[in-house]
Amino acid sequence: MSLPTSEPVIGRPILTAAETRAAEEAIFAAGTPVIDLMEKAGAAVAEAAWRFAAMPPTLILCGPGNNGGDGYVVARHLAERGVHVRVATAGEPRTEAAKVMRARWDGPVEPIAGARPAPLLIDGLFGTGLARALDDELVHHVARLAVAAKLRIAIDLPSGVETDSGALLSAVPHFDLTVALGALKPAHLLQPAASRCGRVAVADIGLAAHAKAWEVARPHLAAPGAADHKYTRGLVTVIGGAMPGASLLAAMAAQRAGAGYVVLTGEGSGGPHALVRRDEAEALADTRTGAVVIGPGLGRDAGARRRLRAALGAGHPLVIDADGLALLADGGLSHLRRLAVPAVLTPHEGEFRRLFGEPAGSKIDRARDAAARSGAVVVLKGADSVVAHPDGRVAVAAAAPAWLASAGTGDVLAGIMGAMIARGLDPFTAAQAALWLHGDAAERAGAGLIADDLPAHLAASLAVCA
Ligand SMILES: NC(=O)C1=CN([C@@H]2O[C@H](COP(=O)(O)OP(=O)(O)OC[C@H]3O[C@@H](n4cnc5c(N)ncnc54)[C@H](OP(=O)(O)O)[C@@H]3O)[C@@H](O)[C@H]2O)[C@H](O)CC1
Ligand SMILES: [K+]
Repeated sequence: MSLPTSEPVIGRPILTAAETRAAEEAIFAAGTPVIDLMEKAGAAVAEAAWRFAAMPPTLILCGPGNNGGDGYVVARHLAERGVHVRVATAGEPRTEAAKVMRARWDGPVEPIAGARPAPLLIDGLFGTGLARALDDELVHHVARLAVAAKLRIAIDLPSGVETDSGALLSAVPHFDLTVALGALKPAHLLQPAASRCGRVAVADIGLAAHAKAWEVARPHLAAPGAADHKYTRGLVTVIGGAMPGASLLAAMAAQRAGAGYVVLTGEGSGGPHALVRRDEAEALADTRTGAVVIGPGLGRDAGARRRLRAALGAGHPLVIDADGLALLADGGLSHLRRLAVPAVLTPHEGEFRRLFGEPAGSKIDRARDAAARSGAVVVLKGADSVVAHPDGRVAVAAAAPAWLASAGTGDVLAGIMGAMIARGLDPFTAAQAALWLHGDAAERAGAGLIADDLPAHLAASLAVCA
């Protein structure tokens, strides 16, 4: 029994530096020369800049690689449109394609050290080929020119961010727009790099992407139809425990996220009259249950352990959060894996480390590793939440409002996730839909939000998903 749902919405693909190079190679192997691709890339950036900024006098920084090559193409296109353009370099072009583009630019070129600022700064120093931190002098000049500019645009990536991890290898100014070439890269979504990108536009230059990671997209969630009843909309059971407020928040979020029947177990009172209070054993025995949410406010005492064991043994799909994760860290992961029930684990960084240690690699790699090890969908939360499926698929959510960093918002997320699973979405799709709704509700709640505000905004968020 579940709501009719359409196909999961797949977001924009995310390619690592190596995957981007492989996609480029495929284009070259099919007969397109590098310079043609670079012409396309540069023209796309020039077009985006033209639309974004009312094209004041512009300074374009060109590095030695193909990112610099793109910069020379942008310079030519903008100059042809009558923009006053100067180019400042950090090193002569080294790649063949960049040398060709340098030769096609007949305007002024100056060393970056002596360059005067301009109202628009375009960064074509380094992209996916950045191999190490920029040297101090270069960092100084980029910062000097960025501070003095009114608008800053990065070609492919802000120089200094590591493509695959989103780390800053050296200080990176805040850009207003980043034009990602061919596809998003992890650094466009992972922090801290994502916070330096500003708005991110993807320029289609014909890359055929075989992605294993995607951006979380707005889900399609059909509204209930005439044939639906409360159980087809989904029955969610939230297990209460030591701190009833947290489980109540999760339960109210599940209700407002569209579940037709929400049960809350444990002690405590209050909440909407439509919330059904039931004994835990009776609730877990209900075969109509679509999802069990356990962890928010559960506590970590003997009673909490017993409740977690009962929930794991009930055979319903699970969302395990907060204290549920803390208890699972104590030898419970292998038990969960053996059970083979659909499960979503929603750790923040601290909970993640207790559960999975410190796997190497980017946030995407770590979440992927954890999902493979646990056999569960893992949502590694933060300003850049990553959802990983045990089969290796990953989705990354665009930065949600920083106001979400407050007590109880995770409980709300877990409740929404329960509702998404109970309405019939598979756990990987459900986790993405919940992240999207949570972020959208937070946008609507605005500055100073508290977790209690979020459920009330879900109606408007759901309305744009129907
Ligand atoms: N996605 C696409 O299909 C297209 C992308 N294009 C653009 O190409 C760049 C990637 O170009 P690539 O030449 O591989 O790399 P970069 O331009 O980013 O930089 C490489 C050069 O920079 C030197 N380097 C690296 N780090 C530093 C540093 N910290 N300080 C100084 N120099 C550095 C590196 O030299 P090495 O010393 O490391 O050997 C290279 O010389 C991509 O981002 C897009 O903008 C294409 O235009 C076409 C389509
Ligand atoms: K750049």
